[in-house]
Amino acid sequence: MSELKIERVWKEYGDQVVLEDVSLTVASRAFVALVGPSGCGKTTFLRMLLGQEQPTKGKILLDGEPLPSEPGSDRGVVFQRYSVFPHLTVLGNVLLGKEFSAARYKAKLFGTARRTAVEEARQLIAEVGLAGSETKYPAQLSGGMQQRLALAQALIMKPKVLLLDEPFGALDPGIRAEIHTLMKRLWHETQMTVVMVTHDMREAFTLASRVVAFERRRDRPEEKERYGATITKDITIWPPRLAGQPSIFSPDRDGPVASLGHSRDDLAPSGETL
Ligand SMILES: Nc1ncnc2c1ncn2[C@@H]1O[C@H](COP(=O)(O)OP(=O)(O)OP(=O)(O)O)[C@@H](O)[C@H]1O
Repeated sequence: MSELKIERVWKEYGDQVVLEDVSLTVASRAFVALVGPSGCGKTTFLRMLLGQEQPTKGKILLDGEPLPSEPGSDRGVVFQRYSVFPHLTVLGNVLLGKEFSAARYKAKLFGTARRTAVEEARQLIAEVGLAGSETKYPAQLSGGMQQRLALAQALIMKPKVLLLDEPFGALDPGIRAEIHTLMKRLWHETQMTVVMVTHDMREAFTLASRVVAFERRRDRPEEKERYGATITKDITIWPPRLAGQPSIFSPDRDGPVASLGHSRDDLAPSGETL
């Protein structure tokens, strides 16, 4: 389960109202794309889901419980850039979450625990297409490879919710298409709910099961500070896209069919609705 409930959330910075009265229920395993004009508060909204920002008013619940007031391993995040640590190798970056959760201050694993974590990290590195690059540093990777690494780094903690802030925005179109295929596969094969901010409508409609638009209803210059953005459109993709059920008939639309044969221990039972 990984249902998000956003109840009448407002976010203000001083006198500026950024978001007003936002309510949204995101079903477990949905893939929601957030779109809207620049500056309307999409990243602010995502940072509230991450726990980096608190709502001024309203509530955010994850599986019925108030969201912890700081980022935690139940929520993974990938930004457009700088998600990975430049001084760590590919393997070191992917292992980091495990090391921190085992020993918060030393961030080191030993013995069997380390061997198991290394094995898991290597498997994940291979799943995102980076096998052979384990000892490389991020500066030795292309932009697309760095974003694959950032995904692996977030996924090793098996987050309930994956938050993506324009993760593919800086990539060339060809590389973007490849990483879209990977993203669809990961969504089908894991249990996570995904919330992604994007400026690219095509990307939103390619990947998401639901597209939610934020906008200011009143945008006269003198009103800009006093009124925030809210949800103005909420579109469920039709025919519905369901996590764990890539379409056999149009794999390009819903994810690669090959993934059906894939085995991960967290592979979802099919049939959940969004
Ligand atoms: N920490 C902060 N303190 C004060 N104002 C902030 C803070 N963070 C964001 N804002 C303001 O909130 C508004 C919304 O910013 P946000 O980055 O969430 O928009 P966005 O929709 O993600 O924009 P873009 O699409 O350009 O990335 C902006 O006016 C920004 O200046």
